[in-house]
Amino acid sequence: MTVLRLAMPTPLRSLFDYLPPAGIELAQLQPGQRVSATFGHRELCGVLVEVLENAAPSEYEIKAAGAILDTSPLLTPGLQQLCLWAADYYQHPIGEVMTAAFPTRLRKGGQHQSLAIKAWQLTTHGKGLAEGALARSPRQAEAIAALRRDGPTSQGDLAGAGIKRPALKALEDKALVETCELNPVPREGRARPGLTLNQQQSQALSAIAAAGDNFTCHLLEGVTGSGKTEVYLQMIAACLARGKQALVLIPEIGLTPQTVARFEQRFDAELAVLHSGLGEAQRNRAWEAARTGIAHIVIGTRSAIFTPLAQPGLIIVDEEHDGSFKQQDGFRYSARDVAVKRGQLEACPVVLGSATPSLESLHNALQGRYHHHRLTERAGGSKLPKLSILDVRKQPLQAGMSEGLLNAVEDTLSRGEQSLLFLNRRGFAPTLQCHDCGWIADCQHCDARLTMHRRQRRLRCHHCGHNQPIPSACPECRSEQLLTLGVGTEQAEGVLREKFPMTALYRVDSDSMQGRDAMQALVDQVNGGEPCILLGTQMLTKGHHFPTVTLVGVIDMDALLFSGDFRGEERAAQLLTQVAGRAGRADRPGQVIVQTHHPDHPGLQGALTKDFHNQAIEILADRTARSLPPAGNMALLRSDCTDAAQGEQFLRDLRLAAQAHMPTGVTIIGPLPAPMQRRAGRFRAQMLVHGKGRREVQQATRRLISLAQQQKSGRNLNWSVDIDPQDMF
Ligand SMILES: Nc1ncnc2c1ncn2[C@@H]1O[C@H](COP(=O)(O)OP(=O)(O)OP(=O)(O)O)[C@@H](O)[C@H]1O
Ligand SMILES: [Zn+2]
Repeated sequence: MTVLRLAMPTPLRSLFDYLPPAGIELAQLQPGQRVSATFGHRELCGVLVEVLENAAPSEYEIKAAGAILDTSPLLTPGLQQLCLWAADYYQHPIGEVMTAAFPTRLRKGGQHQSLAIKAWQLTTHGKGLAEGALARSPRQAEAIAALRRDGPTSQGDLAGAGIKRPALKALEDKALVETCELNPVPREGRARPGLTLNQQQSQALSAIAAAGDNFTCHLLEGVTGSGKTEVYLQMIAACLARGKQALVLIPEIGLTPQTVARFEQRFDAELAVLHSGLGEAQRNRAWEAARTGIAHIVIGTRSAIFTPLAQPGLIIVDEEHDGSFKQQDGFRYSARDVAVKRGQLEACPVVLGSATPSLESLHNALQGRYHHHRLTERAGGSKLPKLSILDVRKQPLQAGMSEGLLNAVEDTLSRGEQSLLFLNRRGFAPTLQCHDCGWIADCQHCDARLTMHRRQRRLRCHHCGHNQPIPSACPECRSEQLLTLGVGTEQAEGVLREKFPMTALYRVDSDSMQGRDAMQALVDQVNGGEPCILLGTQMLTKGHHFPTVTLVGVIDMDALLFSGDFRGEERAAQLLTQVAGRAGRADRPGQVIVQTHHPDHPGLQGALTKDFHNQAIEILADRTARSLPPAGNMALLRSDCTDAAQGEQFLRDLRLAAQAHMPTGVTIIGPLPAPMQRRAGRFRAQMLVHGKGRREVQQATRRLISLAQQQKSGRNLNWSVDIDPQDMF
């Protein structure tokens, strides 16, 4: 008998067998089609993974599927394989992985809409119409003549030629014309001329071009402003010339409107842009354009890595070190790592680019697994900025800023230039405390303090979203002596406005940058070139090109220096390099001032004496010595539930049950409470699987998952698996 093996959108880690729907022939079935089927008591939309033609009869009753929803598969074979791989590698339920590859509407079983446009054509009767038959209706005669001349024509084109709907409607009533659909014809994508590349850029370009239509993986490590984007643009031009599509992943589209604009300017081609801000119809259209090959270039954030492509020819991951490429909940995948696998499965080159590559990618490049191309100088002749440390110990500070820093801002402004001040904390102050009794405003749902937002007059939890009014007196002792501790962007903004009342000041954080076009408006204003001050969080560090910024100030470096995570040092070096890299990108030289209470901190001294590459090599040596990623491998099992003890007990039971079957070389650490144990009212615990070899860690994790599925203590709690975890929180 014939059995359909379906991936169903359920949290169960298996495929499910169904009989073909009644009346369906074998020839109509193809993997990648969506199929509706009853699951439990619900009708779900699954994806056909395999057709088993001569399956042995099962001892269980197999139900028939409801309907085949697509006449041909919507997922390309390459993408189906990619999903299967990802479900296996990340040990995540296959149904959830497969359905993640579709836009929401299709995921829910909605009808597939093609890009075909509504058009009109002559009916047989219309074709046979005698000349002069419509002499008394000149508009209708004109419409007939146009359709006779041009064949089926879109409604838009007809309207453009002055042929209006009423004439067409009248002809339709006479059965002389009828509506039809026109599929868009892929046009040729072209690049406009680019810049003349320097030697390092052209070496990188030709090495990647030499790969042609084969899988190779390249790390393009180029200092900030070295012209990596120019290399991408020219690689894409070559890809389009081969008649192939390029997929470009970038961290956050809303934050870097300039990137998309640069692509639009360079190419005379169809661009499909995919990001979370799109409406459903726009998303469907972009997805469909990518899938059918109408779009030459697909630009998107993390989830765009699962967009089907008709003719994949190149995959680029820009700012490949960026944390946003890792999905932190549900299906926890790394879009960067999935991109490399996709290149392998679909035989196309993959380019990972960054000024501050992740140690994972650097390790692969140094081991010879990736081709390594370095751009060590800024393009266009500007120099990398000079870094200096400002020791703020014993110095008076205003909203965290020393006199030295404020003077430097003033000097910069008086030269007609712009300053960028980086403070990675939004709100007014991260802590509110009672001066008389020591009470601290904590979140009632999390192990976290509430951040004071003065303008909104609220205390907010940045972890669960809880918020409440700012109390006028201490809830414990009724004292009115409430003090804020620490500084956020809102507070620094106040001081800067007072100091520089005549200067434009832009605060850039997730509170101030609401709405889709906020960042674009900011970029336009800043690039007007007037002297100004930019003050903001991480949002300001990502890939922006502000040519008139010459001073970068890091207000609180100490917040970056001390981190409990083993990746803390790497992240601090990346962030500092990226923010510093915003200075002096055009003809005027840049300087970077880093405020700290710990001027001798090795991480900071490293940044002064070495470039990111050499710092990274040192950090890598340390990781290797400790068998930490990328030299070792990790998986994290997490539990969360409303009872603190229950989660830990579940993990402990699991560990006990698994102990005897662990592959050699794998250690289990924990269970331990998560660094933030209580979040949004739930208690979180975790257990780390650590080992040198990837295969052993995978195997151990697989074992733990299968035990977890049987474990009684796991029934009333949530547990999840994170392969290659990025954050230990
Ligand atoms: N070959 C070249 N000749 C002249 N100017 C160039 C060349 N390549 C790039 N540039 C210019 O140098 C500037 C920085 O380039 P680009 O933004 O591509 O750098 P990047 O490496 O992507 O930067 P970052 O990683 O800091 O975001 C841009 O203004 C770009 O137009
Ligand atoms: Zn909270």
